[in-house]
Amino acid sequence: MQLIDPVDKTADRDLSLIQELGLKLVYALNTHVHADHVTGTGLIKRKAPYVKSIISRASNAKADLLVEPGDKISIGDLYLEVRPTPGHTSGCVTYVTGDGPDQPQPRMAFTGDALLIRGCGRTDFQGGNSSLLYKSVHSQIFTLPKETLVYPAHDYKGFTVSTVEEEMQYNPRLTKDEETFNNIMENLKLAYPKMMDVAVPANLVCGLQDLKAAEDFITTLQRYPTLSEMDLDEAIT
Ligand SMILES: N[C@@H](CCC(=O)N[C@@H](CSS)C(=O)NCC(=O)O)C(=O)O
Ligand SMILES: [Fe+2]
Repeated sequence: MQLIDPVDKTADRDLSLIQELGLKLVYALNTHVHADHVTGTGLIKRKAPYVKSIISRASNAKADLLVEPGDKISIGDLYLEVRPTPGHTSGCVTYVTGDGPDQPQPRMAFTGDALLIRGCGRTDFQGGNSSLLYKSVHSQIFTLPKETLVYPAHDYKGFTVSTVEEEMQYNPRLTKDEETFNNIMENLKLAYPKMMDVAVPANLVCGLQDLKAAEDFITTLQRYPTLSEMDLDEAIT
């Protein structure tokens, strides 16, 4: 089995449940470099070293496996397809369960923060770009079968699942034309996530998986106190 976007605070809970169910965790996948929490991937790998971490190559983060658009991540007879959905961050991907008679139906799309339920990820940091996000969602998610279940990384109202059809019909941002969407995104005026300066450096090494790399990032962070407003790649070169 695999975990998508595990969180550090629930790593023990998740591992206990997996053990209770008699399952074997194979992959811990991240949809992107999260800004609001530290991924559970590093803690999971310390307790279960056989688990492989996965993130997109485009994220510029470290992991055991760096996936690219179109890759298929196999788990037994099943697979997850990697769809590029940049715009919230430059390396965001959506993992979609495979097509075909042996694959679970309806398909499931794990959209990270690209597509949220009746919302979408912000586009004001980490390589965010609202035009790109609009195109990503329309070309990579809204083209999936309409009954596809949408599982986002967050919901701030307690919902857990939607469908492609529901979001195509009711999403208050993504049903608009691109110009209106860009305008909405430019005027969100959201506060920076509280954990951002801790979470981004930790998540660039998949949750402190590589302690030396984590220390390097923290040193970089101290040298650049306004790192959250800068392009991280620029800061560390
Ligand atoms: N208040 C929260 C962070 C809220 C936030 O910025 N959420 C992100 C997803 S996590 S990177 C987002 O894209 N929100 C979109 C929206 O419309 O709310 C905290 O401090 O952690
Ligand atoms: Fe995010």
